[in-house]
Amino acid sequence: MTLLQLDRVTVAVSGRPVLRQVTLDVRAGEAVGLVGESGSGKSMTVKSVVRLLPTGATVGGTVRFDGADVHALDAAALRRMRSRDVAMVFQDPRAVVNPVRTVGDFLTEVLRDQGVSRAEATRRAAAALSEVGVGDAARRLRQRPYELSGGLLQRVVIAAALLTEPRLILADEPTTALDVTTQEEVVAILNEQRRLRGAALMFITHDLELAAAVCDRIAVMYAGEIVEILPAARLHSGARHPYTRALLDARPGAVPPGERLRTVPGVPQSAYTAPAGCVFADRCPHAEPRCRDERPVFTGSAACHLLGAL
Ligand SMILES: Nc1ncnc2c1ncn2[C@@H]1O[C@H](COP(=O)(O)OP(=O)(O)OP(=O)(O)O)[C@@H](O)[C@H]1O
Repeated sequence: MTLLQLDRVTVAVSGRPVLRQVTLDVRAGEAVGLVGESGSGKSMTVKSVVRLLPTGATVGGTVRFDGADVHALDAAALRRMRSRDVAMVFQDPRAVVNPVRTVGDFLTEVLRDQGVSRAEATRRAAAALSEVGVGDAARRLRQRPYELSGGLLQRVVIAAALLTEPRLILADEPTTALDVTTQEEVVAILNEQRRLRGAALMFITHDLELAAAVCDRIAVMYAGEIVEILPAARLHSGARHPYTRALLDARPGAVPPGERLRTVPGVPQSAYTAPAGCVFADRCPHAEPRCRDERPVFTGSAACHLLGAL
């Protein structure tokens, strides 16, 4: 069953395009990774799902969640969707958790808003902390954010995200602010717990290997467009778009030890500066004249004029 459906979603901020015709489906319980260089539109895509776009943004196309047109929801329905059906986990937990209130207040707030009693909300909050691997829950609930490490606090945010039993979790680089070993643990817990609950996941990351480990499918974004969508298991063998291949070549793991790391040649474009034809044409080693002039249609799994020829 399709849970989320983005159909030719276009976003412009102050008249400048930032997303161009983004089409993507997420099935119930499915994990979809969004990868691509900085500024490619990953966060904007996720924000368009919950209408958290910057002031002055204009939106085209449709976003449907469980069949309902998100951009046509009234304020009450939008609030319900954001507080129950969709949960968000962002990069920096300290930007999300109120620094002067206790962890317990933070965790029980949404449940209390839904009419759950204080005792029951506290019991569920403690259980959620245990599920994400936070021991001594009773003490943690009384603590304030500054008393917890970044990794522990991000687990608290994940516990909060799971508490309302959402059907979709939007995770925007949830571990970038953490050290490497903590990153792996936190992503593993997020993924394990959301799978247990059957929640779908949109997972933004710069780390292709991590995306492949966590997700069922991967959508590759460049300059405000999705240029390729492929099953995570086929990320290496099945990548067909020159940009996906360039990203794979630029992974630290793709370079033998001692050799210089590779980058994707050229300068990243934004949707605003990209050529009229293929957004990647200026950096593509295979580009032909028509690539600069004619926009490739997304066919099968990728948008590229040269797929058959490469
Ligand atoms: N508040 C904003 N107002 C105007 N433009 C914005 C705003 N936020 C982002 N943009 C622009 O939208 C485009 C897409 O940004 P977005 O944050 O979605 O990229 P991203 O792929 O998530 O990047 P990163 O990996 O750095 O988070 C960029 O060109 C960016 O400059």
